Amino acid sequence: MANIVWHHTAITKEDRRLKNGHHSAVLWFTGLSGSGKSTIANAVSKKLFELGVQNYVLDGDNIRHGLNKDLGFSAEDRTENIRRIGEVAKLFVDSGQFVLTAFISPFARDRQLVRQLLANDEFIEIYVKCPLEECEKRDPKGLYKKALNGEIREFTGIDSPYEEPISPELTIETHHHSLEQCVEQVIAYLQHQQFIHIAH
Ligand SMILES: Nc1ncnc2c1ncn2[C@@H]1O[C@H](COP(=O)(O)OS(=O)(=O)O)[C@@H](OP(=O)(O)O)[C@H]1O
Ligand SMILES: Nc1ncnc2c1ncn2[C@@H]1O[C@H](COP(=O)(O)OP(=O)(O)O)[C@@H](O)[C@H]1O
Repeated sequence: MANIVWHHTAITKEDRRLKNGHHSAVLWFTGLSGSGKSTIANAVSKKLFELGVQNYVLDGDNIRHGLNKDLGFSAEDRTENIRRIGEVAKLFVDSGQFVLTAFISPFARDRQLVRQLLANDEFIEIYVKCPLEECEKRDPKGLYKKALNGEIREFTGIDSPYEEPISPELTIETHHHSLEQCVEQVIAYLQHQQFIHIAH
């Protein structure tokens, strides 16, 4: 970028991690609408909070009310949505926290671009897997009904594609496991990677 020089900060990411006593990374939840991204991200966030782990949730619906309120659901807008979220998520990682993102993020290339913004151990892709028929049955916001009636266009899974992750760090099957089991799967992963430490 012309005439703009990167300013180095007085306090580094490592300083912040050391003070917090844990790693920092993005927990990138991806999946169909109604698969369980928000529910799991918020439950994991609560659990981490209780464990004293600094974290914050970025949720599709909320971000689209503010930062990304100029964006719709065309392929181009979804790409720009994810690009901005990726940059924001990186700032949270720099601040020494875990950031939990709950966006459909249907395109593999967009998720890959976010992964490339971060170090290897800073991007944890979590595929929240649930069959489309089950998501349609849950329909927590009544959006599938509208999409199937033709009231909403370009709805993911109906008339807009979802590209499944090929090698995510974690796959969570929400039609087979309870919310508690799904949360435990994420926490166990973080512990196993030694990203967080739980005193017993
Ligand atoms: N056309 C269309 N397709 C998909 N989703 C739609 C659409 N219109 C509105 N919604 C609602 O917006 C939420 C998805 O926003 P995201 O920012 O996660 O989408 S994306 O990652 O840019 O594809 C999504 O939220 P979740 O159900 O939490 O996934 C929907 O509630
Ligand atoms: N194991 C599970 N994990 C998460 N959500 C589940 C699970 N089983 C059933 N559900 C239900 O599925 C719905 C998921 O909705 P939501 O979290 O808003 O999905 P998304 O953010 O992916 O659109 C909720 O009504 C939730 O209660």
